[in-house]
Amino acid sequence: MSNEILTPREMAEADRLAIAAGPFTGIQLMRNAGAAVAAEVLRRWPAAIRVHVLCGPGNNGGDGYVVARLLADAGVRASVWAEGRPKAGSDAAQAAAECTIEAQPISGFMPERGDIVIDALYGAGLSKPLSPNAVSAIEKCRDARISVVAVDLPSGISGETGHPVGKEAFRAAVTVTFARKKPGHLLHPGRDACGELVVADIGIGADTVAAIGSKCFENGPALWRGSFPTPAADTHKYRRGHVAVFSGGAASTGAARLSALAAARGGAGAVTLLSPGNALAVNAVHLTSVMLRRVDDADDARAFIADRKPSAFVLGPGFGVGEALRELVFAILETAGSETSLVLDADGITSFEDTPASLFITAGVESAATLVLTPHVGEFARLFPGIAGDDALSKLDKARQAAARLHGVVVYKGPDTVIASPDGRAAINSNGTPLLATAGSGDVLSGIVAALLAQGMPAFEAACAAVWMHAEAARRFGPGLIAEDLPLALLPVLRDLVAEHSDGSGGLA
Ligand SMILES: NC(=O)C1=CN([C@@H]2O[C@H](COP(=O)(O)OP(=O)(O)OC[C@H]3O[C@@H](n4cnc5c(N)ncnc54)[C@H](OP(=O)(O)O)[C@@H]3O)[C@@H](O)[C@H]2O)[C@@H](O)CC1
Ligand SMILES: Nc1ncnc2c1ncn2[C@@H]1O[C@H](COP(=O)(O)OP(=O)(O)O)[C@@H](O)[C@H]1O
Ligand SMILES: [K+]
Repeated sequence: MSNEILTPREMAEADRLAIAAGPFTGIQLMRNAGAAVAAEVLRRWPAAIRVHVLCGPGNNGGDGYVVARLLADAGVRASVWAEGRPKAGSDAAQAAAECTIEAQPISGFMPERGDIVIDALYGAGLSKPLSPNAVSAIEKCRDARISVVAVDLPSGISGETGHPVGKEAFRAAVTVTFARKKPGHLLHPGRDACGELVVADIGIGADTVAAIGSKCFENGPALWRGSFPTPAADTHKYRRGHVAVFSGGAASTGAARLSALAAARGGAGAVTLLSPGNALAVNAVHLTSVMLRRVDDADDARAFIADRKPSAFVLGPGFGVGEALRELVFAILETAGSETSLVLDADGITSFEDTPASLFITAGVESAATLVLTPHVGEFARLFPGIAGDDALSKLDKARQAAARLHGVVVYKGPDTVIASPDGRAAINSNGTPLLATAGSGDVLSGIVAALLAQGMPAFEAACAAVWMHAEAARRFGPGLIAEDLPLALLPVLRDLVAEHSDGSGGLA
């Protein structure tokens, strides 16, 4: 697999292992890295006349010296502006020695419109806010609207968290990183700062990366295609999975219906909307293939579970916050059985704001139904205030810690949704689109997750697949999308996934 995400520390370890295993030495890996960046520059700007290379004191700067040398060899007017000098005897010092362009102090750097700038100041080793000279270089690039190519990472951005380490960071048109993506390339605001992201192979093999044992992945079909459900020829509707969605009261039923419809489009064989008596009529008017049953309280829910044995539940969208919801959660977790799953969303999350431990303890019981929580940033902070408020943690770390505490899968939503499992695995989603920022789209997501769970997909994979399909559907539908469109917009996405599953062509990335 090439979808592993490595933290900067893991990447440094991969560098070390690769150098130990050979055939490349450190300076050769650095030359490969610099060559990849230079090739990208020449491919994109074949007529580039003047390129400024900003070189820091570490290996990132080392890559920069290689780029400058190769561009000059290709006939480009390349100049080098250095902040600090590489340590004597280091690979970067050797790269600098091989570059015959005289390095000038970065304070004199003054780009002009049309120039290209290579940012090789700091990458994985960024350890403090950028110096005033580096900040001034950023401002000069911004003022002259320079196209910046970042080496490994835009300087100023943490590869671990995607946050700026100080106040300023470069904004690149293109970032060329090496071997594998880092969290900071996919987590905001790092993702925006990177511009287009290119991952270059510099000779660090898949075996070396595998030896690192990263449990973090970029989300995509490669991660879950092996467990994506397809109906067997002799299946029947209940064997395909039965999803039950709880509706709110008469004035707030739409969210649950959106979720129910998404569960049906997501492949559940049967979907039942569980409605309080006061909303039965309004729900009945709007439902056709989705079944309807009256459920007013936890006793009714237990009777429904005993009677119909649904395989997955959605609780929270439009339901209303409070004790009634909490009682339903306990009824499901305690009586539906460990083969079933509960997707807890929206009000389902907020209802535990004052008593999160009661949810965590109940979810941790071995016989409990599997729990998948789908918070947006506000809901996340309500349930996990300590984790949410720890600015040193990345979104990835936050989701992982929350999943461990919850004993369930956490889908921490947003433009860079992170899916985390209590077993430590995590995925960062990268096909999100702001078109999804429309009321009700989260309700649709919870229905898709439930559909995949009901069809027997393991919880982490189901959550990852649902997040990817949801975003893919929105992208393919395009502008004008509202939540009602999403269930139908899943069709082309599903068609491709199923075709790929049956012919094994691996057509989707
Ligand atoms: N290893 C390999 O084989 C390969 C590695 N590769 C390349 O190596 C890069 C990682 O290199 P790296 O570890 O040397 O870190 P790098 O980002 O250059 O910075 C470290 C230096 O900067 C300094 N410093 C940090 N922040 C600062 C600040 N704000 N202001 C001022 N100074 C600051 C820091 O000082 P210190 O923290 O020690 O005080 C230290 O001196 C990686 O991104 C990739 O491009 C590729 O060539 C492929 C092969
Ligand atoms: N800017 C964005 N880019 C990508 N995805 C987004 C963006 N804003 C929201 N989303 C996605 O849209 C969905 C919104 O869910 P949620 O906030 O629960 O909305 P609602 O409660 O209205 O259904 C989530 O899947 C979230 O990841
Ligand atoms: K950089």
